[in-house]
Amino acid sequence: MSSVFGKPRAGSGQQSAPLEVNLAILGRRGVGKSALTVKFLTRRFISEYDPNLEDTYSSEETVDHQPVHLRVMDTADLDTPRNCERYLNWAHAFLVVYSVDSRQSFEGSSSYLELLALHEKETQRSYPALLLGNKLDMAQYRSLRQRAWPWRAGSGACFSRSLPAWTSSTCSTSSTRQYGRHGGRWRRTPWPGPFSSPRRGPCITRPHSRPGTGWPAAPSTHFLLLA
Ligand SMILES: Nc1nc2c(ncn2[C@@H]2O[C@H](COP(=O)(O)OP(=O)(O)OP(=O)(O)O)[C@@H](O)[C@H]2O)c(=O)[nH]1
Repeated sequence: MSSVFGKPRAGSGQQSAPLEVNLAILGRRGVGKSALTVKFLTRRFISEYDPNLEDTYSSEETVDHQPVHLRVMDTADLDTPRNCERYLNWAHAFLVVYSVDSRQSFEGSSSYLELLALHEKETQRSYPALLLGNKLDMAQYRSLRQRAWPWRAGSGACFSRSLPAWTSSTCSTSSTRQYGRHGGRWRRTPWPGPFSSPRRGPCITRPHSRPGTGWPAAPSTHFLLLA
């Protein structure tokens, strides 16, 4: 028996057995969760798909030379988290998405982050989570006030857990930026970041694990990049 992102998994004694990782993509309607999922699966931006479909997709990936069986749940909540147990009890990690051209979607992401914080409290576990601002190609439609969000948010509930945050564009390939925490303050670091790869598949790093659990010391030590 060994642990996969902190959850016990049987029969993983063999070196070749892939890690199994369940990732739930959360966020308000229209932020681009389905587009991100489709792009991750097909490596392309596809504008026509069923946006209301909530489904789970599988992908075999190689991360740090290790096979990973990744399952991605593209959730379809309305404007607030609903029937959350379906993904809370299933996922090992969470990607909370907002759209950089929608202040409402950014503010809505805090309800998901609060939900995850409550979930961690109730289960006495910590879960890797990442906040991702999508539609970076629409950044010109931000208001001046909106441009200050990532820094404003640094002192707010959204980032109270040292949550790693990224911005991306699903429909272009070159505009991904990392908002990393440096010396207790948030600042933008340019892409390519430390986890860049030509293919931009999911990058999962585990620099610090709690001894014996395979679980990270802090949520910010896990990064998953799908865009
Ligand atoms: N400009 C731009 N449009 C995007 C991007 N990503 C997604 N979209 C568009 O945004 C719209 C909503 O995308 P979806 O992927 O359906 O969003 P969703 O979060 O899955 O929405 P629900 O399924 O309703 O929860 C679609 O018209 C997409 O084509 C992006 O990076 N840039």
